[in-house]
Amino acid sequence: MMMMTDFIIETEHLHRTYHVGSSTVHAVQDVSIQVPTGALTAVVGRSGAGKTTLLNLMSGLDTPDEGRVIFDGEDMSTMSGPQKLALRREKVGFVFQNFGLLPLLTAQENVEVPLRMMRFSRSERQQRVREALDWVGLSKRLRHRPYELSGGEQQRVAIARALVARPKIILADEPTGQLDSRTGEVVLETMRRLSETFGITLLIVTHDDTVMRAADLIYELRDGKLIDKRVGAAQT
Ligand SMILES: Nc1ncnc2c1ncn2[C@@H]1O[C@H](COP(=O)(O)OP(=O)(O)OP(=O)(O)O)[C@@H](O)[C@H]1O
Repeated sequence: MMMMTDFIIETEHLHRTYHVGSSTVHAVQDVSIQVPTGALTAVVGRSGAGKTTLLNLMSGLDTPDEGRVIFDGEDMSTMSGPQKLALRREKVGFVFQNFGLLPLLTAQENVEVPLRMMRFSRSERQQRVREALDWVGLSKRLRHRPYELSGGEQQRVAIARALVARPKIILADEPTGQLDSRTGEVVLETMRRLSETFGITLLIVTHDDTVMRAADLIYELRDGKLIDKRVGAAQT
């Protein structure tokens, strides 16, 4: 039987070291964090602090040298590559700083990609894609390609793509990093609203004060180490 948990992801004493030539970088050192289900958790820290490395370890895209990740009650260290891939497809939506849309595909086709990988039927794909673009306020932009959309619109397409398969968690790496502050606020507000509507947990790696102000919980990294855990302004 699977354990019920209040934390969708827990990391236990994670270490990840890179060796490049003769130098060694301790990108993540002894990091233990808990990501509460349904909340917005932010991971902050200067450039090079290890945020992206930690995010990749949590989604199973990268493997720790030591420690383990418990994802939705399952120990990822016991999972094979294909099992981790299946877990990502079913349970994780990704949002990136540079949007990560396929340039030749329309908004509609970009949002459809995860559903194709999960082998949804054509009619179900069409319905879900329209619904997801509607959630982010882009039902009038179905046939636009990324270069025909503003930065904020592109990120909203990316959010629709992350949400379309109804994941349990969205992992976002600097989702507002390329946007001006007002557009960033709109994108963040869209993510928050959808996470509340669908009960999706948000984990956001960021430098952005707006995200930090909206967070329920903030973890701060420095030089690969966890130096602070604090309750965010959303909870005070
Ligand atoms: N594939 C890699 N090979 C070698 N070193 C790496 C690799 N990826 C990251 N590093 C190093 O690990 C450290 C942490 O990098 P990481 O990208 O996790 O930081 P970050 O906090 O996400 O930074 P930023 O905010 O600039 O994206 C850095 O010193 C980086 O140079």
